[in-house]
Amino acid sequence: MNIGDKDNICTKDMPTTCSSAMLADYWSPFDATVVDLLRQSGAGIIGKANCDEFGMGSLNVHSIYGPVVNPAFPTDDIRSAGGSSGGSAAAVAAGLCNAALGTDTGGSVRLPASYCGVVGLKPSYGMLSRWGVVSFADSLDCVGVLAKDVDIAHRVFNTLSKYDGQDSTSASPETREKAQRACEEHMQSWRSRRDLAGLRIGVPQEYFPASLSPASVDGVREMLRALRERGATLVPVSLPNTPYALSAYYVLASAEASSNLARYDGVQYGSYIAITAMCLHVRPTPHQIGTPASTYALSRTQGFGREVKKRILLGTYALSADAFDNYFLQAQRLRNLIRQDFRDVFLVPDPLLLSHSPASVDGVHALVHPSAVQTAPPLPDTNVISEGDSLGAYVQDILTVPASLAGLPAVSVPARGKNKQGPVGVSIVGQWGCEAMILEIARVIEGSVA
Ligand SMILES: NC(=O)C[C@H](N)C(=O)O
Repeated sequence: MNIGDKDNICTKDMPTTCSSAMLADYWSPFDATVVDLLRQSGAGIIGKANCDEFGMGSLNVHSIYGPVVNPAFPTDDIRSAGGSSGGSAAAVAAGLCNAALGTDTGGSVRLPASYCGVVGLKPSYGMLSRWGVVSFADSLDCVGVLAKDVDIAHRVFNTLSKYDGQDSTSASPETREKAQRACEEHMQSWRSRRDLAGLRIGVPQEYFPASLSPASVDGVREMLRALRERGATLVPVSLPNTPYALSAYYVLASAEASSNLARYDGVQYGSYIAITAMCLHVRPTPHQIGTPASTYALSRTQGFGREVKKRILLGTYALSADAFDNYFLQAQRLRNLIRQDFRDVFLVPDPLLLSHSPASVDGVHALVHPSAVQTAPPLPDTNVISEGDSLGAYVQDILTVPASLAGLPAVSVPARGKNKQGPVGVSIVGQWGCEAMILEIARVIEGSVA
């Protein structure tokens, strides 16, 4: 199988630049565990895919290589491929590969999948190894899979879903087993039949904001109809803390990014000379080299792009003594409430808790909601990205960040309807470790709408 690799997942035979001037000349001495597992399975890594710098962005416009154009649209209608794994989604949509690796911190696999009309799986947090994946926000980062169809996504996931002792956040074999048992027990009620009778699907009311485009509403409606026709029971549910998820995400992700990216000083990490030569087209003068502090300042000023620098500043502030209680701690509290919202509606118990009484009989096996509030927007002019564009980009993640904060698996599947606005994705979210369940539902939906 031919597989593309996002440019923040290390390969020893190709550069890993994170689409950043800071790592423009970086070649890893080793393969990431996920790349290694793919190669061992006989897959060929066909190349590295463009992305937003260090995974920060929703439109794949923040990259030293320029933006990614969405191949699902005609050439006279230039649209964003979504971000940050836009290159991976576009490569699959354009038929360059059967699948591609991406990373998803707050929606970076599901959003581009939705915009480009491909399948995008963000596994449970800790399910796929992150050894050799360049860190953005460690408590949220997941390796994900973009694929032509659900079956390929599932096969790639099965190849990669292994405990890795080199990654301290990799879920233990015991936790995996516990989750698998709970999930299979619940699937038995409906999987043995050809239809989905017995499956309870939650439709969360908070995932239908006023800003939802008519195309997205139609896409979800179509999927829900397909599920009902197959015998599933649709249950309206509420996840009341959803409206706070986006703010909590951007505080936490930026705080972790500011800490993670502190290592790029142009001396130990990141190449000062390469950055200077690339950006200024000159060799640095002895004066520029100056003190260690001026070396760090020059490297970081020139090596990072605008969006990354913005997040470092925001995150550093959120972690400062003045702001810590009001921003960082509050965001952590919200994250706990958001996690609890999901626990309250799922029938499958949370395997990460020692004891957890799952939702009563009116709970649900999985949730279905639109992946994005709109279809792929026109590509903004990267030379004149305004603050408004930047906030607009953050809002693209509004429906994907809750599952990220809760560490839950979610898969975005294309809804039918080659409408003029382009592809629409619909997401299925399950309890931690229930990838098999959400992929099984996705397969049925895919079959129904094909
Ligand atoms: N990395 C991600 O999941 C993308 C998210 N839009 C962000 O900029 O943080």
